[in-house]
Order: sequence, then C-alpha cells, then structure tokens
Amino acid sequence: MTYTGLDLLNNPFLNKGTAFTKEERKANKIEGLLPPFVQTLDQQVAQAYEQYGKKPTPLAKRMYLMDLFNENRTLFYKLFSEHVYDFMPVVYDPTIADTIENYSHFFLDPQNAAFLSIDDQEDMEASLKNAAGDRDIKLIVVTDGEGILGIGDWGLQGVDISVGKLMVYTAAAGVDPKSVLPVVLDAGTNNKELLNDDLYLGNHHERVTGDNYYAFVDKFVALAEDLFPDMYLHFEDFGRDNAANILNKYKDQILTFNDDIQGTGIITLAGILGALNISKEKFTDQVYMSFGAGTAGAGIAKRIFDAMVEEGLSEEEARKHFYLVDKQGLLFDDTEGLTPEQKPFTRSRSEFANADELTSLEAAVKAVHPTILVGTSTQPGTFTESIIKEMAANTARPIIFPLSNPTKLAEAKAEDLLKWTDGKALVATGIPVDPVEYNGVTYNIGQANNALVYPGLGLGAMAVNAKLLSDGMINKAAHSLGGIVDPEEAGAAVLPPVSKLDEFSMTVAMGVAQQAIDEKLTDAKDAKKAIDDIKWEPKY
Ligand SMILES: NC(=O)c1ccc[n+]([C@@H]2O[C@H](COP(=O)([O-])OP(=O)(O)OC[C@H]3O[C@@H](n4cnc5c(N)ncnc54)[C@H](O)[C@@H]3O)[C@@H](O)[C@H]2O)c1
Ligand SMILES: O=C(O)C[C@H](O)C(=O)O
Ligand SMILES: [Mn+2]
Repeated sequence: MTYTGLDLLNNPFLNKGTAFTKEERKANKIEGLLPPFVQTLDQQVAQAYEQYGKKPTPLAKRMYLMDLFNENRTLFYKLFSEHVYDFMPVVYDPTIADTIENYSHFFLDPQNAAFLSIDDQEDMEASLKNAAGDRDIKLIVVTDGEGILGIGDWGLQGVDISVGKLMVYTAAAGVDPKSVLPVVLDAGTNNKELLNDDLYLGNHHERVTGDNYYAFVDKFVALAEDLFPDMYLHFEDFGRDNAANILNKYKDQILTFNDDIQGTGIITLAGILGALNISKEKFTDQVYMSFGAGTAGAGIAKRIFDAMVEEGLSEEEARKHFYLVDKQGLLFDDTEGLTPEQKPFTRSRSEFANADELTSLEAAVKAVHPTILVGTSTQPGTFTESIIKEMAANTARPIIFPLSNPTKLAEAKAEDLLKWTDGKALVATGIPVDPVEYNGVTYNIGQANNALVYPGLGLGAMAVNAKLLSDGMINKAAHSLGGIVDPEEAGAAVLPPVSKLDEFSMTVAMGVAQQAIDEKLTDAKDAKKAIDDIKWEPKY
C-alpha cells in the first residue's frame, strides 16, 4: 500500500517529517504540508535532543519522547540509539511505572497496540488485523496487566509495559519497529482505584478467572499464531497464578518466552556468574536464598538450579543449595499455600531445631547463612542492616541482588549494601544505579534487569525463526554476558554496563541463533547472516 498526503505524515512507521526531500514531497502529495527547509536526520536528532534536555523531570522527558515516538519511529530510535544509557530509565523502568499508573488520565495515542477485551472476543481477529495493518508482525509483547513490575494489578493500563518492552527490543537489538505489535488482554482488574475511576479506559469489572480466562488466552494465542506464523510471543507481567501455567502450556508448542520467569532467570544467573568471576568462588559451593518466591523468584531459582545440575550436581544435591522465603517465612514442604513452582525447593522442618521460628527473612538468614540473597519480594527496605551484616559475617563476598522494581520497591539501596558490608558485597539492582564511592573505590553497580538480555535472546530466536525457545538457547544467553567486564578491576560490576547494551545484545543474539542451529530447531544455516538480514537501523 502506498501512503500519500496526511496519511503518510500521520504514519509513524513511514513519516520522515521535515526530512522528506523536495522530490519526495512532490511525489507523495505533501508539498506545502511541511516547513520548506529540508532537514537531515542528524539535524532532527539535534533539535529533538535540545527539547528533551529542557524537560524538567523524567516523566516530562518520557512524555516528550512518546510524542516523538507517535510521530516518527525512525527519529525516535535514532535519538534513543545515541543515548541508550540516559534514556533507558526514562523510556523504560522506573519512569514507565508512572505512566502505567496514570495511563487512562494521560491517554493521547493508542501507539499501534491491540486492545483485546474478554467481553468482545468475537472482535479479536479483526482487532489483531486492524492493529497490524499491512505490517508483517514478527514479535508480540502481550500482558494482561495483573502483575506489573512490583506495583500490582493495573488492568488495561499495563499496555504501556508491552509498548515499553518493545521499545527496548529495537533500541538494544535492532528489532524492526514495523514488525512488532504490543497487545493487552483486558480480562478486567481487581484494582479498586481503577474500578472506581470514571476515566479508567479498561473493562470496569473484576478479573475473569479460571476456565473462561484461560480460554481467552488460548483464543488469543491461536489467532496470533494463525495470523502471524513466524512470530515470537513474549509474555510480560502476568499474575503469579497464571504466568507459569501459561508458559508451561505453550513453551513446547510455539516459539514463546516469559520475561519475568525466563528473562529474569537468565540475567540473574549471568550476574551470579559475574560475581563469582570477581570473588573466584565456585558456583556449586553457593547457598542460594530467594526473598519473594513468586513468578520471578521461583523462575530464577529454577534457572540457577538447572545451571548447578549442568555443572555436574545431581538434582538431589543441587536442591540442597536452595532456600525460598516468601510471606509465610522459609518455605517448608508442609507450608500452606505453596505454588507448584515453589514446591521443588521447599525444605523439611526436621533440618532445623527451630523450624517454627523461621517465619522472617532475618530468622532464615541466621539459620541458613546464605552466600547469595536475591530479592523479588516487592517489599522495600527489607534487606536491613542487621540482616545484611549477619549475612556478611558468614561469607567473604556476599552476593546480594535487590531486584524488585521500580525504585520505590527495591529491597535495599546499593550504597547501603556496600557500606554495611565494608565494600565486600557483590551487588546488582533491578533499576539503574549510579556508581557508588566507598573508601576511595568506585563501585560500578550491575543492572540485573531482564532488559539486558531479552532483546538479544529474542533477536537471535527470531532471526533464525526457531521452532521453540529451548533450555539450551536460554542457557547460551546466560553465558553470553561474561567476558565484557574486567573482574580484576577494583569495584568491577557483576554485569556489563547498559551503555554497551547494543553491543552485547548482538553477542547474545549470535549465541542464541547458533544454539538453535546446533539443536536443529531451524532451517537456517548461518547465524550471522540471519541476524544481519533481520537487523534494522534507524535511517531514512
Ligand atoms: N530485575 C528484573 O529484571 C525483574 C524481573 C521480574 C520481576 N522483578 C521484580 O520482582 C518483583 C516480583 O515480581 P514477580 O513478577 O515475581 O511478582 P509476584 O507477585 O509473582 O511475586 C512476588 C512474591 O513476593 C511475595 N511477597 C509479598 N510480600 C512478601 C513479604 N512481605 N515477604 C516475603 N515475600 C513476600 C509474594 O507472596 C510473591 O510470591 C517485582 O518488584 C518485580 O518488579 C524484577
Ligand atoms: O520491567 C522491568 O523493569 C523488569 C521486570 O520485567 C519487572 O517486571 O520488574
Ligand atoms: Mn516484568
């Protein structure tokens, strides 16, 4: 289809704004619809960056960038690619949390998303077709908004996480923005604030659950597969009761990925391997404690467990290294309300003289002496000074990752963790953190956020159009992030810096694509060529 006139200027995938040449303006019936001076992309970028710099807050900056995104994707991504480090916390986490909480009130533009309602399922096929238009969709990020970051149920407003995750795919890994589709499944919301808000743009009823909910998800997956057969389907921020069920249902049938379970597992494993490169300790000697054992917490534990088994431990031996702490305290095999994902990692009460007292993180840390403590609890400030000092008293280089997002929910601040452990802690955080000065050393803080890995993983899998996302491909991604940071340098980070996100996304993509070829999950033969062929760059 050829777009001309205002249809062209209003199409963000094709619009070049003031960069349309005189010839293009004539040929496309837009002469006189733009100021006469023809700009280069670089001039447009300079102008946009100047305006960006004048916005007073991260939220104002994000809203300005979203305007740009709505107008002209090429310009948006050119600017983003030149300022990845600065823009990540503005475009993505943590600022995205503010726009999700206020989505209905801020609403201006649907951003080419598909809004699928459980109440209008007969429209689903048309909705997906309408949203795709004449674009060839290769990547969908879908959410139902029930477990947005750690801020809970935001119903339809969660669509912003689908849009935001996709932005990072393009900025980090060069996924063609024309080939992506953000989707929200609106099954209702249990957020009272939204249900009582006349301006809320989603379904004003409680969440539909059980068979009707799963039938809705099934219908979406089947239609999306049918309409877009080469698609990579990324699930994001589903609730704890559904996320793993959905992944388990589809992962052996289609090319699909759950970011909170698998992406977080990969980046946390990579961070632990990075930390052990610094401390020179052995992976299979570690004692792992998870605080918060929901979608992410249990997903991470499973990945670390699988890696220990790959290192040669039997499953039984490996299991002995894991301790999960959730609302109930340390999880035992007879604890009430265990999820299926928690069950493999529960302990027996007979292992402890004081098992009934292990109902808090502090008691569990005292009893177990973990060497690794990962927070995915959504409970801010819960890694207290006394807990961290207790941990540090029993291990030389405690590995401590407070991963709950956004910033206001983090279990601890990196600078406190370093101070409380006299610089010994090996820290990574979920959100970006500036380097910490302590006792004359500059500590770089790794960001253990799945955004460091899902773009490369997805690009690699999409480039070769893999049949499935295998454990081997996932494992390869986790092992692709080493070798970038010099572990001998004082204050070295446990993960590579976000400023090199585009570079190491390619390493991840190459590893993943090659693994798919080796496992015969694709007809492609040449990983590099497949990636070069699919990779998009922002230029006119
Ligand atoms: N850094 C990353 O890449 C990354 C990735 C995914 C999730 N996360 C963060 O992890 C957090 C959890 O996300 P999720 O998707 O697993 O959510 P979830 O709701 O599935 O899990 C949260 C878990 O924490 C538990 N919990 C709540 N209060 C607790 C308490 N007082 N003590 C102990 N446990 C408690 C809940 O029972 C639940 O099991 C969020 O803040 C999210 O932003 C970070
Ligand atoms: O969105 C993020 O920043 C990471 C993660 O997927 C989360 O849910 O917190
Ligand atoms: Mn998430």
